Amino acid sequence: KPVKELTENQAATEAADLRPQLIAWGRAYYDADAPSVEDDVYDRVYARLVALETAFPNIVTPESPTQHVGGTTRGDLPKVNHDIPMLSLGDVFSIDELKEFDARLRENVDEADRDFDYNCELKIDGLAINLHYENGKFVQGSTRGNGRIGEDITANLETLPSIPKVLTRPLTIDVRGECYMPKQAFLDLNERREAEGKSPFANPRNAAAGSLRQLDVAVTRDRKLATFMYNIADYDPLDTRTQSGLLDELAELGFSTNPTYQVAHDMDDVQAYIDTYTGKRSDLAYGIDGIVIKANPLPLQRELGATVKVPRWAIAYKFPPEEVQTVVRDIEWT
Ligand SMILES: NC(=O)c1c(N)nc(OC2CCCC2)nc1O[C@@H]1CCC[C@@H]1O
Repeated sequence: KPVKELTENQAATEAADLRPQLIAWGRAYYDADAPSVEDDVYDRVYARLVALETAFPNIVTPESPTQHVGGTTRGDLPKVNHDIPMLSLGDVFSIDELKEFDARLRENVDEADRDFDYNCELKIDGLAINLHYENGKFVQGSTRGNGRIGEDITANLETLPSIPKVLTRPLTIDVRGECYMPKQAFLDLNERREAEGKSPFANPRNAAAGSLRQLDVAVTRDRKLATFMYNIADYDPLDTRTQSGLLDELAELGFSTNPTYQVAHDMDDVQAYIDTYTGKRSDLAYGIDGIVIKANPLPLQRELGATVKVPRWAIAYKFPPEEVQTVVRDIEWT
């Protein structure tokens, strides 16, 4: 039933049913790198809980998954504190919802800044990482974890050719992005695992997570992991003042960035970008599960800030999950 037709009691009851399910699913997703449900099922149930709690704020409980950035860390790897939290993203599942996001966001921006551009980026289906540099030298790498505390995977990340050891400028910065396993590397790995009598990874994201969160660095080294970096914890040390310019500057510093980003002046441009990459999705060498649109001016991002777990200035438009079938279809079953 639509949320607005519910009484607060009905909403509270439905929300109380959804929370334990999401918590159980969330734990499987983050701790075992083996989700027990497809992402889109988790995302839809989570979106329903958010809708119920948004309509009836009194029903929110402290342990509700909406009050915590998903994910806990794994016992054996050392912990790393993220001074500036690593956020996740709000999700929408239709162009209409995307347009609602755009309209609401522009209402919350001062008249003078209201006609800002978006930057459109592919949503890489990998594992979010943080790379810490001191005076331009790579000193620590970590997973997002629950957003505030992640795991130290420095030694693992040092084996990735795409991660610069030394930057082109002696900056002290925290750069964030996605570590992913290319589709072909995923298929080859699963064929090898089946030949060795091991269980295959369900999808490239689980394979990347399982390959990265390793105590044995040699395992990571031969897994052909790659990265696309897309964010910085504090942009003051850089020259650029836009998201699109940030991606250019990260590339100049030596990072691997995804070249498909595009500035959009309005939602028609965003729709065109979504249509283009919905068509190209199965041809890409890496998995994507949607599109991310972000307010392009960095000062506006800072001004809008974030809620407990997601930025107000960005949203993820999620594709329906056809990717998994494509990858499975390509595997030789003979
Ligand atoms: N997966 C991605 O390709 C991606 C992206 N292109 N851009 C962002 O922007 C961040 C910046 C602040 C909050 C979201 N996040 C991404 O993925 C996030 C990381 C953690 C959860 C999402 O997967």
